Amino acid sequence: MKLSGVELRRVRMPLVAPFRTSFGTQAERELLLVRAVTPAGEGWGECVAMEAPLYSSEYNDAAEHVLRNHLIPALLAAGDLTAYKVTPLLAKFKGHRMAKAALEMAVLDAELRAHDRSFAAELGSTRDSVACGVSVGIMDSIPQLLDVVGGYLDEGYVRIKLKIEPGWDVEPVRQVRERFGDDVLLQVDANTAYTLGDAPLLSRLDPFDLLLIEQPLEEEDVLGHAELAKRIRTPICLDESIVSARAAADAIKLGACQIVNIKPGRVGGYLEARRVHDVCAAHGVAVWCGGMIETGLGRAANVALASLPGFTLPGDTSASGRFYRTDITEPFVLDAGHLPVPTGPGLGVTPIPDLLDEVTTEKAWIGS
Ligand SMILES: O=C(O)CCC(=O)N[C@@H](C(=O)O)c1ccccc1
Repeated sequence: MKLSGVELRRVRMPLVAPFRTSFGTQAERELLLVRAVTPAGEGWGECVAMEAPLYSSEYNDAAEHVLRNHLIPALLAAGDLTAYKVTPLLAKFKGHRMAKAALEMAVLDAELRAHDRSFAAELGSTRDSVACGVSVGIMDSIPQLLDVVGGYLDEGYVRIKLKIEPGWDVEPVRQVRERFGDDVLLQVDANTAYTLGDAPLLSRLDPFDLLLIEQPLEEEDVLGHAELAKRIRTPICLDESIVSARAAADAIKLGACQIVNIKPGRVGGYLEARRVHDVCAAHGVAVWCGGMIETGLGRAANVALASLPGFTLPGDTSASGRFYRTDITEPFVLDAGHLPVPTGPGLGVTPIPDLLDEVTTEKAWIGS
């Protein structure tokens, strides 16, 4: 199919509560949406970059600039286009995986809608719903944390992920275990906040039977994670370090991780995300779907991805209401701790025009 043009939208959505991680606190989600227009119809993509390069080197202004000036022009010049051609066509441009992922997602959505085929069918889904975990930020106090965790358990979430950082790690985990018991599926996410020298501290998490500790060390310290894995019992899961299927294969071979968090934006798209899934499955490594506080568009695609067979751990595929009072699509609502896998063509959801316009801060059209 021919790409007629692409609309870029900057969107700002308030969060229901500030979300604090080891790299900062967010009170709203500012993101970039991509609408690919073709003669056969249109498709939507969501860029998961943040407003500032705090999680990764990407950020919204850079993503918009590289899309507008390099990535979209390359696809406009390509003539006949399919989603599977996007990554090869953009390979000459280094990095910018989240920007590339958003563009590929929009082209894939347009293509699948035109063929009346869902993301789930295309990716290889084997389930019609997925078990959902929830990510809990760093709180001002332990009592506040316990209230929030209790609320999510009451809502039915099947797994709790606690953000940790030096000074907020062992004690919050201990108190959650004491209050809610040993049966709650519990894991922690450090977002690179520790060093190998913290191994003795991190080994104090071992008695709490955590599912995993996510990305304790910095993104590029793969060998450090392999060394840490010899010093703590809690399984190590990597997030920021896994930027491709190749990176996953290398990290697994080096013993740097026993579990992988797959985020399509971080690895360059949903097609590469499936390759990461396949590589991990080939090594017997469990995966789960990470979240980047997506709107219902990215959430729909993530739930489809999370329904592949290797996704054996609950992901950060929470309900829309975890972060947003009003989503820009029909909201995803938890049902007995699960979300249904969208079955409609493409993403299976579309933005509700009035709601999207309310949160749009700027628009740009690139194309004929
Ligand atoms: O459930 C969600 O969508 C958020 C899950 C979550 O904690 N995401 C974190 C992370 O470090 O993984 C994050 C959010 C936004 C941006 C970067 C990272």
